[in-house]
Amino acid sequence: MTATVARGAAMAARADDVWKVYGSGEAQVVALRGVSVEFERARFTAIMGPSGSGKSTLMHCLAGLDSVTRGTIHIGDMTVTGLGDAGLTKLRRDKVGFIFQQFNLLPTLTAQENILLPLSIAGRKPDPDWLATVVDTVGLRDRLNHRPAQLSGGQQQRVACARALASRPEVIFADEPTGNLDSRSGAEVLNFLRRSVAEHQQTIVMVTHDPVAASYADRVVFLADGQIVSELVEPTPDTVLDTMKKLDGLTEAGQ
Ligand SMILES: Nc1ncnc2c1ncn2[C@@H]1O[C@H](COP(=O)(O)OP(=O)(O)OP(=O)(O)O)[C@@H](O)[C@H]1O
Repeated sequence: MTATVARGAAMAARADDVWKVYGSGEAQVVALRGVSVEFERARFTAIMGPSGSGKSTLMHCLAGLDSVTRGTIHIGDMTVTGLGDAGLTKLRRDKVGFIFQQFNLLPTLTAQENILLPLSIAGRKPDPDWLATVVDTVGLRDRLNHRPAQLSGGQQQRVACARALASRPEVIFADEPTGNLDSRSGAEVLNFLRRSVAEHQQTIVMVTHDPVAASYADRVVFLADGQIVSELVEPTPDTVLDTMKKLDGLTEAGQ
């Protein structure tokens, strides 16, 4: 199955017939088997699927963190496939933002310094108006001088969200961003991600195992055994859960 959106819509990211094979001989694992998927600008897409179905591999290939064995990746108007080290560094610096399950903040830096770090590394000056908007949207104004250890998990993840948004990247990739948070902090982070899509036209691609987290997205793409097997638009926790159950049934029947 090929997951597509309306023709002519502006694409923030695209995979065309992407294959990813790890290892060789008996140790060979085919993690992605001809995945074609498009991510429209200013939309929030969740990627779901059983453990080992290829979610992280797909996200890493899209973000230029891992190379593809075959096929093509685009981020905006940039062809990721075939980029050398310098091109990949530029892509990661200018076009993509990341949010990880473990927050990945630098412990010795304040919240503000963490938020500004990718821009400082890129030698770019922050846009003060945009930065103020981001800081206010994530509700961190009174925490900017705190270090990560002085912040709750939810606050640390909001710093990580602000860091990803600060450079206004083409796409933010979020890998289980609520995996380490209680449901209330998780909801805060998800609401914030939603607002960044609705109010600031950010594009977000999020890997999650959680049907409630996925229901914050505009669309859910389901992977099983390295292939896209289903898709939902305007998901609810119930429709996501139903689709997961059906896919579990199919996967078990196929084994
Ligand atoms: N570096 C690697 N070397 C070899 N095999 C790998 C490597 N990374 C992933 N794999 C394999 O590729 C397949 C897909 O892995 P991937 O991590 O993308 O799945 P996932 O859907 O993200 O799983 P999970 O939900 O458990 O995080 C798995 O069979 C995994 O063991």
